Amino acid sequence: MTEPAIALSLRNVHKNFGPAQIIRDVSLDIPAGERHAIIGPNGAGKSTLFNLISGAFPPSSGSIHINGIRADGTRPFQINRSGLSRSFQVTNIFHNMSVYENVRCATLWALGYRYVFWRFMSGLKDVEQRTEEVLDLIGLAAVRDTPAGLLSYADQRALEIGVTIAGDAKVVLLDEPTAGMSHHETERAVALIRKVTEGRTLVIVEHDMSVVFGLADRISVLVYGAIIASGTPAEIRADRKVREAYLGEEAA
Ligand SMILES: Nc1ncnc2c1ncn2[C@@H]1O[C@H](COP(=O)(O)OP(=O)(O)OP(=O)(O)O)[C@@H](O)[C@H]1O
Repeated sequence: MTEPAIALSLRNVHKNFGPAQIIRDVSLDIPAGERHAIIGPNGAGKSTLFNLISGAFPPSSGSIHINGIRADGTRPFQINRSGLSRSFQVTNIFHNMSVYENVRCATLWALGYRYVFWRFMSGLKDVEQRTEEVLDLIGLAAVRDTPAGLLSYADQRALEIGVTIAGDAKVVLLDEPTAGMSHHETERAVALIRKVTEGRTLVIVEHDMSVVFGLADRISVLVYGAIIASGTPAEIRADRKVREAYLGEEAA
């Protein structure tokens, strides 16, 4: 049997801010199609790791490959073009624009239509089609004309996921997609994430352990900027170092 391709590969990645070592020698291979969660205590460096992968800033040393292409040292939009898209902890949608316009705008950007005046764009069939697909996928077609700012918080997060996957990226990074949600909203969000990442590679940072253990094929545990364990949910649950450092007895 052939090994699955590696969608995301980090080799000996370090990130220092001044004298502070925030990411310490992280190496990680995530196969294509895997759902991978990164967990760890507050301040462990999870968002920093996301920022390195998505090109917000370069690593101090080490290398990052996305779909086999060297990504460190390139700009976020170039990384986006190599097939990686990310969401942010704080919602990143345009509140005054309708749900439809938010998705359409993300689709336009992702399909390469840039700096073209809005009113000239009505005839772009590929954009229309992808926008409709995404609206259906995220279950917001019925509220397409609603300004995004008037949606419930959970629907805003669903819209954000739609905006993230509008360009059909094969590698999707989601930063705390269920933060601030009720139990019911979280269940809905997990079902949505499962659906929209079908056939893609997902890397998710998440604090809710029921989400992590329910969704992830593999989990990496980051503590003080270093990965102390990587494995299946069962392996992570059974790992003594992880229990001591992070999960506590509740996960035992
Ligand atoms: N641009 C920056 N300059 C200096 N220090 C930073 C910068 N970004 C992050 N840090 C520091 O890096 C450390 C890790 O922060 P980071 O936000 O990556 O952690 P986290 O694991 O995502 O935390 P949380 O779970 O609370 O979101 C923190 O001590 C933070 O203060």
